[in-house]
Amino acid sequence: MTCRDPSPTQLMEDNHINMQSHSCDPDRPAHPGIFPTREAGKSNHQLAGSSVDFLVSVVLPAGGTGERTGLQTPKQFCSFLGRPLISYTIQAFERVSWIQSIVVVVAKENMDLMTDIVQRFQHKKVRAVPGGSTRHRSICNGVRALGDGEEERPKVVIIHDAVRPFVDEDLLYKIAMAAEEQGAAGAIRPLVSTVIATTSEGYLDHSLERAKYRASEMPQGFTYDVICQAYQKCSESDFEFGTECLHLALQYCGTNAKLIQGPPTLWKVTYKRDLAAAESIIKETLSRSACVITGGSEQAVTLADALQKAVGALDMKLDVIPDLMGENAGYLLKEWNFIQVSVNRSCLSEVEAVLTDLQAANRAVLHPLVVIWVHLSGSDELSVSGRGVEPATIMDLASAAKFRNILLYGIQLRQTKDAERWERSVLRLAEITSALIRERSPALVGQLLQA
Ligand SMILES: Nc1ccn([C@@H]2O[C@H](COP(=O)(O)OP(=O)(O)OP(=O)(O)O)[C@@H](O)[C@H]2O)c(=O)n1
Ligand SMILES: O=C(CO)[C@H](O)[C@H](O)COP(=O)(O)O
Repeated sequence: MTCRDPSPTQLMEDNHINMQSHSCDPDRPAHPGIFPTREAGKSNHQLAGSSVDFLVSVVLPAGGTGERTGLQTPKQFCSFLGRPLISYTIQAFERVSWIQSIVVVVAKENMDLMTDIVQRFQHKKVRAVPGGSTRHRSICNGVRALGDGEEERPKVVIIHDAVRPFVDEDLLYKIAMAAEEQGAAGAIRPLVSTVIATTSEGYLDHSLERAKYRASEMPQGFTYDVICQAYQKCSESDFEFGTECLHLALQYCGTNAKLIQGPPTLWKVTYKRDLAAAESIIKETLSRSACVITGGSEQAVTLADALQKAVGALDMKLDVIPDLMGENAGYLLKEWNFIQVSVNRSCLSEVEAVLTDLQAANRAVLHPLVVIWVHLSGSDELSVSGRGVEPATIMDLASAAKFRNILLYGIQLRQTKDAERWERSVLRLAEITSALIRERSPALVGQLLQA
């Protein structure tokens, strides 16, 4: 185990992950815990026509060192778009209205870091408690803490590894309901490889019939009484070497867990490559849509419509609106990406107004927002740079916005009556726009690109 005592900022920053392209899994949740947080609720919450009328709390074990990643920073504190993995997992639970509280179990030396994360990302339902030397010891500490607090004891406890950030409400609901009814429930996945037993000399002893077995994943749910009893009765050997809470419930409480097949996105971040895959999923989820603001001008609307068609082919959805007033102000709360089209205007006042609105809406706490200023200049203008915006002006504006976690980029294109040229420009605009939104590169912030 690596010994470390880094500062919170070091932990958040010393693990920049080099992104390459990763294949996208079609079976992903709509949003990996990136919705705005709802207020904590207690009971009888509606979900898809059903209700949870008992108290549910969550334990997120996050006390490990992540040795298998080979990194200094424990994987739960590795940063994605400036935010640690643990915060994504917390948010996946926090946004579920029928979950009353979340206990995050962290190693003693990371308690300050965890407090810092809770404050910085404005988590509301969370409390941190110190972990133990093994995963079972950490989970046990978390479960005990649920009985210590001032809040009412939950009927059901959901346990979920802090390093599995992509869990959706539908599965949590199924696990909670089955746990309440059955005493224990857990998510499973089909095995991807056959499991074999080896002899002590390293030869094949026997192999298991793959179709009969499943991989046990998380989340798992238990009634509070079952999980407490399981940890009270289990042996030192279970605490030291055990890897399966469902097994403890069966062995020490006679409770047969109900098993529920979950989506492939339940996978656990274990190796370094899993961190890159997680970042890719997060970025992909944030770049599915954008909102184009036209200012109502006819040329801007024509360009926005053409852009809409072109990015549609690149698998991105665009909504076109004249401004962010009235009902359209709702976009400030739901969208992560904004494209402001300015026609024949060599000043940045329109995009400045968008930045001001976004700042007022306080949307960039969890993720960086992308704002792209598209400057459509007249065909008679000899040189865009000659009469257009000074590169330094947009760079200054972008630098100020970056402090507020808003990434501002600029793209210029020129109107032309040559249909073929125009089509090529729009296509380039679509490609640049989509690349900027997908990559969210801090290095390109403030650049004025040409389409
Ligand atoms: N003493 C421990 C060990 C693990 N965990 C948590 O249990 C989850 C799943 O464990 P694993 O993937 O094995 O994490 P690590 O133990 O950190 O990884 P490694 O085995 O590679 O060191 C992680 O969220 C981890 O932080 C914990 O709370 N306390
Ligand atoms: O899947 C699980 C439980 O069924 C756990 O996530 C898994 O056992 C964790 O094990 P390890 O800490 O060794 O990776």
